Amino acid sequence: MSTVRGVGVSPGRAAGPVVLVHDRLPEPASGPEPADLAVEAGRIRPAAQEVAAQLRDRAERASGEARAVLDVTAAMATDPSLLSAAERAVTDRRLPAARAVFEAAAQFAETLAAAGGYLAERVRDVEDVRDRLVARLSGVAVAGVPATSTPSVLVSRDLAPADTADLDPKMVLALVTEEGGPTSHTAILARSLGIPAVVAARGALSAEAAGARVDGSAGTVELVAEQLVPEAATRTENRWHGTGSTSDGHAVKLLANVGSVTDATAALDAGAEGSGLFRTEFCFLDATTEPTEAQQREAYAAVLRPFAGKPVVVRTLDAGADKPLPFLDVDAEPNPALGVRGLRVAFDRPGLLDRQLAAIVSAAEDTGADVSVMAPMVATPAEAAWFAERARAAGVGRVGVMVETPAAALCAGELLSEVDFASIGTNDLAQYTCAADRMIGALAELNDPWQPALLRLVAMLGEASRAQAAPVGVCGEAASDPLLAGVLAGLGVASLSMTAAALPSVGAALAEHPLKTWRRAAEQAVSAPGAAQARERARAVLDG
Ligand SMILES: C=C(OP(=O)(O)O)C(=O)O
Ligand SMILES: [Mg+2]
Repeated sequence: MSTVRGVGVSPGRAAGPVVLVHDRLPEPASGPEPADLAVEAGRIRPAAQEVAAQLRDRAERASGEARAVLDVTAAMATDPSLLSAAERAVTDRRLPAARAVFEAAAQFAETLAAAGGYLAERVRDVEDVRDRLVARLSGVAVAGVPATSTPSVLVSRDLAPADTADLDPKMVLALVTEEGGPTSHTAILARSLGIPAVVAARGALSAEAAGARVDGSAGTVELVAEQLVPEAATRTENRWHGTGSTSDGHAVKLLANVGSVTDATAALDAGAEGSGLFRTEFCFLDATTEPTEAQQREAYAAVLRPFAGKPVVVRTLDAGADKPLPFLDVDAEPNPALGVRGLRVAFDRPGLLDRQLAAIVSAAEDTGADVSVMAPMVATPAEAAWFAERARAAGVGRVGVMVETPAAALCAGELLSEVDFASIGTNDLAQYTCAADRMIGALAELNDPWQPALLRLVAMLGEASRAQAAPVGVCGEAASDPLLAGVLAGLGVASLSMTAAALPSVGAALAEHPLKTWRRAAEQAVSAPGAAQARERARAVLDG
């Protein structure tokens, strides 16, 4: 017997026989050169349409988060920039269509990976679309989850979100992946399906076990040589009626994080009350020169338009050496996470910030969305004041800052006296609190948002929010964990913004308990010795 540790992303214990999920088609060959390049390039769009239609068809038969994820994957299959890049690879580089798609997707995935955080975790979605397209263009079947006749524990390197969305919770007792992070679609879907899951469980595949006991709360997987009798976790049904509140009516706005029109549509379809984070840098990841004010106005208006009458928090460009925007010409740095990034980029380029603020104000007027604007990576109250002055001069009505550095959290009161609101970016706040690069899988546990040190900083912000009567929200991926979302509310957070797919399960979980129970769960979590224990203690309070 051996025990593998990973990160528990969907709570519950289950045991049963192991089914290994084998991955990936082999890389398509770069030859032979197609006889007719135009005909070969012309095969790509119809294949993409078929893949998208299949995914949409599955989306229609699914519900809730599974539906939202399948819709996003379907949209990705027909992404115009991906398809044009693949067509160009056929016509310019004389590659067969399957190889061209493979290479175009690799480039797309590289851009997302370089952007880091939530975007980097979308890489698996791109690879899934790539595999489906390559399989169709090569006339072979897509690899995936094998059909099983006994309820089993699935163990895989990583699982495509579209495959996860299709899992039958009656047949899948638990899910274990060697890769993947707590914010991947796979994790989000496992939570929504109520399937206990552990990600980043290195060594789970190579153990070649016949049975496994999985603890999705503690993040452990016990691998054994014998096939175990299936034991399922008890599950709760998701019920959410569209307005975020605890069971005793304490309102917590449930919002979606967006970066594109597709995200905006998915957000509203999933019932978001607005957006707590519009990542504007996503509009310009490929731009080689600074987009003009008019171009920015148009790009922002397209994302804001579906939110007419609803609140949207627009974040100014969050770029730096780890999230490169080619037009910014930021120097390479030895330690990009600690470098010139976020608002710091604007200190030397105030004109860049002013042009963006003007474009955001115009886009808000064009669309009727109720827009607030916040700055990323603020460290001091003086930086907050500098930003607030420029934003107000540009005509922004509500100005905020992100709290992503421990320095900002420690000066929460002073920070909030400069601005109207703050939004906690738990993805970065976690990495800076534990000094653990969020891009490094081996440090996933230190980046677990259940780390009590991180929760203590959130508690300080909750107190400052009450004292200053200025709302504090969370827009990091911590908000998408249904149990943690309630704990954050218990710590005094007024809004939670997350990936759209997580909204139904977060909404349902929040509404299961009154605020005083969430407060007790939060007290227990904050005083725990580690992340796993914080999660267990909070769960124990709720289980009564
Ligand atoms: C929301 C956040 O910003 P990003 O993930 O874009 O860095 C965060 O750091 O939590
Ligand atoms: Mg951040």
